[in-house]
Amino acid sequence: MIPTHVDHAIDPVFDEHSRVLMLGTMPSPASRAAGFFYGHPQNRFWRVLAAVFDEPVPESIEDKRDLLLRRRIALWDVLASCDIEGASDASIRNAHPNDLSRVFEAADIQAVFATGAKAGQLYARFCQKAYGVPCVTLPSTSPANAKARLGDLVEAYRAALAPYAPREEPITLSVPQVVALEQAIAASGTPLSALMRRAGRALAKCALDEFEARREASTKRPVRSNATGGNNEPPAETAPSTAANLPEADRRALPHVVVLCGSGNNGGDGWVAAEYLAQRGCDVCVITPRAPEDIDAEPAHEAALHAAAQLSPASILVTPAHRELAQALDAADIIIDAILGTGFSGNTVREPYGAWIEAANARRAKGALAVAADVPSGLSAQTGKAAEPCMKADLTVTMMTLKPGLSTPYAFAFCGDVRIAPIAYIEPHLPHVLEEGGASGRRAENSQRSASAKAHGCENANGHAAIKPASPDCKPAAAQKANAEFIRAEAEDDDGYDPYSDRRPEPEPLFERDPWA
Ligand SMILES: NC(=O)C1=CN([C@@H]2O[C@H](COP(=O)(O)OP(=O)(O)OC[C@H]3O[C@@H](n4cnc5c(N)ncnc54)[C@H](OP(=O)(O)O)[C@@H]3O)[C@@H](O)[C@H]2O)[C@@H](O)CC1
Ligand SMILES: [K+]
Repeated sequence: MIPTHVDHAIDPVFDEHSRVLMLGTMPSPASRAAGFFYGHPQNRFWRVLAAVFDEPVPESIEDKRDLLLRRRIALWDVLASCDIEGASDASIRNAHPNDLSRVFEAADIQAVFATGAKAGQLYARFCQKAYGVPCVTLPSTSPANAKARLGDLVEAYRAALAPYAPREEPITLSVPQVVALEQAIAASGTPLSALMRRAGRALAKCALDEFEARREASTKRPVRSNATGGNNEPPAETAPSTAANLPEADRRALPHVVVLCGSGNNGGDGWVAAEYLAQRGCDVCVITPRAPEDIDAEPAHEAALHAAAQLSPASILVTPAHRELAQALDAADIIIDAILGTGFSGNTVREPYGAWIEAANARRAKGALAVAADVPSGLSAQTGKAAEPCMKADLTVTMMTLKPGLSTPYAFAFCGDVRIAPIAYIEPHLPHVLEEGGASGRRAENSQRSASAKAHGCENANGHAAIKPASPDCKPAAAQKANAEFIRAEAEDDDGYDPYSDRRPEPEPLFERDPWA
């Protein structure tokens, strides 16, 4: 092959919060064509980073930039220009380095990692003396490095990056602040439709992971996390499969999922989740009050149309009759509740959603895993007040930040565990959003909340505090006044139940109504 002279033409990714710099040699022809780093579909770089941080594989360049900035990773290459044959690092001649001082002067870079041996050698030759930070060479994620298995790459990258991962306390924003945050993110160039895709994909991934973790715990043996992920390899998201083309044994291993979608944007999260789960080979049924083309809310309308084009028409039930709904739910291993989110208000949930929630709660009581999108339907994300009826979830995947209603006393009976899906790099927007919104979104408040959760061992694998039952000292003073319902609840609750244990708070009717509301 004849060498080509190549000038680096992709902008580095970094900002003042970056803590780690990752460097390759020079973008390959596929990356140059894609206009971003590690653009060859067989290159495992993005799959490895997603697995390291336990999040869905980023789809777009914008998703990739967001992941890097959010995780404090600066990304560039050692070389500004060189002569190279295709993507062969061994053929590099006439090499000239990039001016990395752009990154070192803007950010407090604490570690440099080369994504392959050649990049490490070039850094040592051209850069190490100038910048004074030594470089650790990681195995290449290129398909040319075929001997490195995906699982081994993930381990190596995890060990390298984990010490530098940001460990910030989860933050609570009021619902108006969350809306302001979404708008600020949109104004800075990430459309709401992109946020919704990330939200739905994170929701689906959390639901599948939780299902597999519970199944594994119950069978005490490892279960394949998806149809293509055997040999302890993390799931290969870039190789979607459908249930139809899987061997019988794999089809049996995949959960049947019912996704309940409302007609607002919470429903949009559900449509994206349904599409993701179907791509992963799950049997998916979407319950919706309207056909995708009749959904008015944006970006939910766009998300529903996109998902419906990937799903079989038979898997979409529009305002099903009660019996049809019950039949669909009877088959569900996982129920995704994407009926109502932060837009919900009121003391009662109107039909058909009320009937859907009751049917879903009944199915959950028989063993299905219920996962709520953003907030359980019927629970006020702002006040934590539960309407009649209210969805009871085993896990709530809430987008970007906590909302006040998720941490109120008794909300846990509806939310289950709460996990934050970090779907956007929110730090640059927080000062503005917090300034606008008064005291309800202070990080200090959250430090206390999170410290309490951590003290009880509730921190999840992402370093986020999984919110468990509030401690008794969280009772608002007003609630101390005598109240028959409250006294009965306290008396009946005095049965040795430890709210920080894994035991479910039985009998649940105690928590049907929030006595503080
Ligand atoms: N914005 C974005 O880009 C992003 C948003 N995201 C997601 O969007 C969610 C917020 O979406 P949203 O604002 O559309 O509100 P949402 O929770 O779907 O509720 C509206 C629906 O509720 C209904 N409804 C209300 N009260 C009711 C009652 N009592 N009983 C029955 N129904 C009632 C109301 O019905 P209507 O009044 O129109 O008849 C309407 O249909 C948020 O939680 C997050 O999940 C993320 O993906 C990130 C990107
Ligand atoms: K919901």
